[in-house]
Amino acid sequence: MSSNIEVAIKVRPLLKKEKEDNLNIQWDIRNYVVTRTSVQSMKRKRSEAEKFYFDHIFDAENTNCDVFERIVKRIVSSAVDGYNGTVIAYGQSNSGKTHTMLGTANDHGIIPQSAKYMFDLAKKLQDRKLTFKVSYFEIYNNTVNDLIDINNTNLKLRQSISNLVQVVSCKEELVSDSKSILNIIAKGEQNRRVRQSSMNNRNDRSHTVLRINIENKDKRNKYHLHNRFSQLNLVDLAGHKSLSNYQSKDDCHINMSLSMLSIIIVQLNRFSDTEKYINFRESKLTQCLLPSFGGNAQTAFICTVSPVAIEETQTTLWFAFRAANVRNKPKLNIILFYKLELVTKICSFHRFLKVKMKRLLDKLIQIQEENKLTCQSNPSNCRISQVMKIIKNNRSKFSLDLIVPVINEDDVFSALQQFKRDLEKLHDKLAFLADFITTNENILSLLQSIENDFDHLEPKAVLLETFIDILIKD
Ligand SMILES: Nc1ncnc2c1ncn2[C@@H]1O[C@H](COP(=O)(O)OP(=O)(O)OP(=O)(O)O)[C@@H](O)[C@H]1O
Repeated sequence: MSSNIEVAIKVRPLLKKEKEDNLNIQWDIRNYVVTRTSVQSMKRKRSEAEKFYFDHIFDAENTNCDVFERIVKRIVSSAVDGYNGTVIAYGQSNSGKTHTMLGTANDHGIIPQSAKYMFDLAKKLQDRKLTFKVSYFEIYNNTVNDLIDINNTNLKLRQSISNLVQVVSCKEELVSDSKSILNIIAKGEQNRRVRQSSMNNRNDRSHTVLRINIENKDKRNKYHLHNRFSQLNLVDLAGHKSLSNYQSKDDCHINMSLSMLSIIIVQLNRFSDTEKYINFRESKLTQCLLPSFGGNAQTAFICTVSPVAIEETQTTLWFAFRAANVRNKPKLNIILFYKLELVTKICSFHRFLKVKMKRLLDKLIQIQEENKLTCQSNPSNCRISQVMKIIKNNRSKFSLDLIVPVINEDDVFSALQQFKRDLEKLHDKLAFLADFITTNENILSLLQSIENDFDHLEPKAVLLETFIDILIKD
């Protein structure tokens, strides 16, 4: 399964000051098109650079709820199901990113709506136990700082075996309702302000990432086979500053990390899968969000624009246009540990069955050959019949109905042949499984069916083993 990164344009309404200053609206929004409206541009030949097509455009009349329903809800729902998800607010300074992510009392943002929806979903999933752990951090001057623990700064990034990028030692809080997530954000924002006032020249602009690690366990499954682990990132990027508005070194860092993001989007567009070499490590922002671009996450950019800005809005629209062409490959994240544990168990059981089956069949064939004549002349002397007698006299001990009601020699053979066929099918599935074990794809349904076979064959194997022992001893 592969899907394009979802991109939405969100145009904010004019601010009070902008209305008072009688600023001109520079962009016309109609259906799926954003077009330059300024007089200047009308005089020039309208070029493609001034006309942008998008699948999702939200105008000043739309609310955060509209954005959530159309773009974000699906990503949150998939994250709860076990797919990684990322939602990023991108745009110039003052274009409405924070308004989109956090919102107001009357227009709840993407974060509070996602948090509420996540717990609503969790309540409905009776068979599953969901655990949510939240971290909140910022990327400031290309360093990663914890926003929950104010003393935890300059954190390292590490790629995990499941290709997620972890922020080493970043504090994580276990949460059981949406209110706790909002409290974490409030605390984080307060810490950000404290850091700001304690550092000379630090401005309030940093990229913030709310990361929710979701563990989704199957309450009924003894092998934890259906456990999944996913990560949902809700990102509020710092705004791009035009060169003329540079105020400090911080602005330079912000622009550098945003430029890296743009470069990566361009590279992902330009190169084919085989040619692709993209250096995500150049900036902490791109490194941290690595699986979200061209990786295994479902990703959406909400690109916020101001209707009165020309150059900045155009930059954002170009970015959005390129991002919309990047393809990701979302896939289900089954927890590797449980998966390997189960496969090891099944494989060793399979080896055990194969050895036992071979011994049993060889012995039966040998006995059958040796006794052919004896059996024909005197059936009661037949070795297999003798063994059958022993087994029948110990019916309760062997719980014979587990194989088939064994009455005579033919039944033993047909039961064994059936068992052999079942075993061969299991063998095929195991070989198939070996191919998939490294790729993690389609593995869930295969493991489910193997687990069923496993449960089905295990008691039969125990019984057959007893049967073999009697045959061999005799
Ligand atoms: N949809 C909207 N409806 C009403 N007001 C909005 C809307 N979007 C943004 N605003 C207002 O626009 C101003 C700028 O918004 P916001 O702070 O979210 O921008 P930003 O892109 O996060 O800026 P920065 O990058 O500087 O942090 C705020 O006063 C906000 O209340």
